[in-house]
Amino acid sequence: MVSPKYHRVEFGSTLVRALHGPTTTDPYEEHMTVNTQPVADRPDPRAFGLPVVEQDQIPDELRSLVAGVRSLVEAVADTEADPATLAEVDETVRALTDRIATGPRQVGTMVRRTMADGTDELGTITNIVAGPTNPAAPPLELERVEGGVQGTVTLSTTYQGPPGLVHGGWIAALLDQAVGSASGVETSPGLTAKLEVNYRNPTPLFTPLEVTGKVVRTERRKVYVSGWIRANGQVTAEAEALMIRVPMEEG
Ligand SMILES: CCCCCCCCCC(=O)SCCNC(=O)CCNC(=O)[C@H](O)C(C)(C)COP(=O)(O)OP(=O)(O)OC[C@H]1O[C@@H](n2cnc3c(N)ncnc32)[C@H](O)[C@@H]1OP(=O)(O)O
Repeated sequence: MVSPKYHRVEFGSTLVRALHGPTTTDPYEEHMTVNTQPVADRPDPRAFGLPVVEQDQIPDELRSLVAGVRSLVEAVADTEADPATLAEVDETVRALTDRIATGPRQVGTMVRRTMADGTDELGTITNIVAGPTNPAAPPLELERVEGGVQGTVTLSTTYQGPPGLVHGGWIAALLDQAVGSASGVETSPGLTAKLEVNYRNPTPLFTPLEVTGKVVRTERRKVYVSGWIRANGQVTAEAEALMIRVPMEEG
């Protein structure tokens, strides 16, 4: 059985089993350890009730729609159109919403993404930072680098906090994703227990942001990870995170 505490997590043991699968071995040795077991070799989350969509099963039409809606959101956020035009567009958008509202996907639906180096990563398909079907996600696509992951993203005014700058909460969200993904690919999936963000310089909108997460050390289920956001080569924010790997079944 998994730790009873994990029943606080939505889907409780189902999520744990989906991420890790049943096992009779304890991977959390008393020494520093890295789990290099590829995601592809892990049990299929479908066996535990969580659907898995392969990234290439997402129709091009849906990817295009997601990008279009993202543009729509940006246009709405910044529009100064006249009220008559706004009313007309509002009506059209509502009609379109009714047309595609086929009922929600199952909460917890996963997508399996293959990084450029061949590393497979499972994440929720609507993940707010990286989910490929979520128009509210920037999205941030991370690739494997030595010790972790890295990706580049450019944010528009829908991520604005102070004038011309990225909202601090979103900076934390980008870093959380990077440290979580780094921990997931370098060890095994877990949850963020602690995330300390140091905002060193303003993070600009409309500028490519390099987002990095790297595992520093692993101690039993604890994974210590560092993260950085850089704009024009300058660190704008850095993070120190503690990820707790989801416990395996004990048998
Ligand atoms: C996979 C694909 C990539 C996806 C990337 C996604 C990135 C996004 C990541 C997130 O946003 S996660 C969502 C935000 N985080 C949460 O919702 C977590 C909420 N907290 C919890 O569910 C639990 O508190 C937690 C899982 C973090 C820990 O609970 P456990 O019951 O599993 O831990 P336990 O009490 O058994 O402690 C295990 C070890 O961790 C340590 N620990 C646990 N929580 C800690 C904490 N908060 N601070 C410091 N140490 C902590 C604890 O002391 C102990 O250390 P030792 O091994 O040395 O004894």
